[in-house]
Amino acid sequence: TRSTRPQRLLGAVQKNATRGDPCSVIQAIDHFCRNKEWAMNVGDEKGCILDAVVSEVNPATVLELGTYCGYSTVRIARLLPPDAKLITLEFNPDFAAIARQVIAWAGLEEKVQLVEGASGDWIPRMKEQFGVKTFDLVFLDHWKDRYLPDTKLMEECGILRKGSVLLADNVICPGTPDYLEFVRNSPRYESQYFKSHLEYTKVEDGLEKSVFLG
Ligand SMILES: O=C(NCCNC(=O)c1cc(-c2ccc(F)cc2)cc(O)c1O)c1cc(O)ncn1
Ligand SMILES: [Mg+2]
Repeated sequence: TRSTRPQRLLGAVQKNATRGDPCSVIQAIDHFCRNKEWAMNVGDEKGCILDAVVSEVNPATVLELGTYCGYSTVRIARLLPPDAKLITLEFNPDFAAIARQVIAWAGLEEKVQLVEGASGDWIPRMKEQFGVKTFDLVFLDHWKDRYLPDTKLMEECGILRKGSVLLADNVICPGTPDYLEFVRNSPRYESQYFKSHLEYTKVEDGLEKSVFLG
C-alpha cells in the first residue's frame, strides 16, 4: 500500500540528514516540506522564534503537546543543556512511531521522552509518572481545541510555576480563539504575540508566548 506522508518525511531525513546532527535533520525536513510535500511542522520561520524563546528560557524541563513527526522536538532538544528533559505527548501512534525515528536520527533520544496518549489523560500524571514537579516551558502544538482545556488542567495539576512560559503554535491558522482570549485577558498571564506565517506558506500565523504569573 502507498506510504504515508510522515513515512516519506522520515525517508527524506534518512536520505539527506547526517545521523547525530540535529541541524541537518531540521534542514532535511524543511527542504522536503518546501519542495516536495507540505506538512504541519512548526517550520523554519516560526522555528526561529521558537529557538529564541527556548534560548531565553533555558529550560531544565520542557513539555511539548503534539509531537507529530518530531520536528519541533528536535528543534527544542538540540538547544537544551545536557541534564535537561523534554517530555513530548502524541496521541496518534503512527505519528509517534515516525517521531521516535526522527528524534533517534538526530541523536537526541537521551533528552527526549515521547509519551503516546491523550494530553488530558497524561497531564494529571506528570508528577507521579515522570518525577517532574513543574515545567519551565510548555510548547502547545496539538489539537487546537485542546489548548485551553489543557492549560486550565495544567494550572489545576500544579505543573506550572510562577514564571513558566507557554508558547502556542497556530494561534491564527488554524486558530485557537478561545485560548487566545483566555491568556490575553487573564490576570494570571502576561501574553505576547509573535507575528509570522503558517509553515512553508505566505498565510499569516503566529506564536503566542504567555508567562504564568502564579
Ligand atoms: O492532527 C493532529 N495533531 C496535529 C495538531 N496540529 C495541527 O492540527 C496543525 C494543523 C495545521 C494546519 C494549518 C493549515 C491547514 F490548512 C491545515 C493544517 C498547522 C499546524 O502547525 C498544526 O500544528 C492529531 C491527529 C490525531 O489523530 N491525534 C492527535 N493529533
Ligand atoms: Mg503547529
